[in-house]
Amino acid sequence: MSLAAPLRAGAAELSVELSDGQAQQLLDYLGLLGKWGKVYNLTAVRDEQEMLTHHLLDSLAVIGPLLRETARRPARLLDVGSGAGLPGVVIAVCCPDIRVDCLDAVAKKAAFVQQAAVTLRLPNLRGVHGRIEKVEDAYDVVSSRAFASLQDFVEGSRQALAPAGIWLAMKGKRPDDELAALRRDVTVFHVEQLRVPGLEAERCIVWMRKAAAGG
Ligand SMILES: C[S@@+](CC[C@H](N)C(=O)[O-])C[C@H]1O[C@@H](n2cnc3c(N)ncnc32)[C@H](O)[C@@H]1O
Repeated sequence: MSLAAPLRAGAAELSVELSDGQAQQLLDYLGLLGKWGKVYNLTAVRDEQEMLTHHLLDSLAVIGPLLRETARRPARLLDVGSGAGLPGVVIAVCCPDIRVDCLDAVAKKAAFVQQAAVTLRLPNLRGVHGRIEKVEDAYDVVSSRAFASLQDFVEGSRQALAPAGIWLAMKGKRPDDELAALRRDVTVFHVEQLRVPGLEAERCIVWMRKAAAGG
């Protein structure tokens, strides 16, 4: 079955405008995931339809909120523990003004994303091999999905976030325990509920920034 129609329908439901070229890039990315996912053990999800909802549409759900928070201005984003490039690759496809670095501690995963950047012709995407604790660049947005607890995520990536930058943590159900465990040097400014087309599970984004000194 062609995945083009359900992708279009899902994007429309999320109010994400996709050009024909972007829709094709997303489908080609799914193709790469399907082809190399098993060889490199990139993702546990193997069925194409499931990859569409669990990976593509799940990641597409953050595009509108991200464009709102960056006010559609050019930005640099670091996707931490990006694995096969989720959500980083989807962000790079949908937001050409955002330069996306997908970071992973496993070399073959970073290499897969780098190859995807070449194959999909995405000049704003890079696959970077390394550990977050060692990153020295400063990014406007630091994102993660299925990476770590909120406290471990912000603690590990604090030095990689520009002073006025924001953290975007993709989570399932509102993580009340993790929110309560956050230290006071972090401000949660929004817990945003998401609805992912075709996915019954609860999803949310936890938006955070560095707390003002003394806060
Ligand atoms: C569960 S996977 C999630 C992958 C992807 N974000 C997704 O949603 O499918 C977590 C990833 O984090 C990477 N990772 C773990 N610790 C890391 C660290 N300290 N720095 C960078 N990447 C790390 C792992 O190699 C793994 O690929």
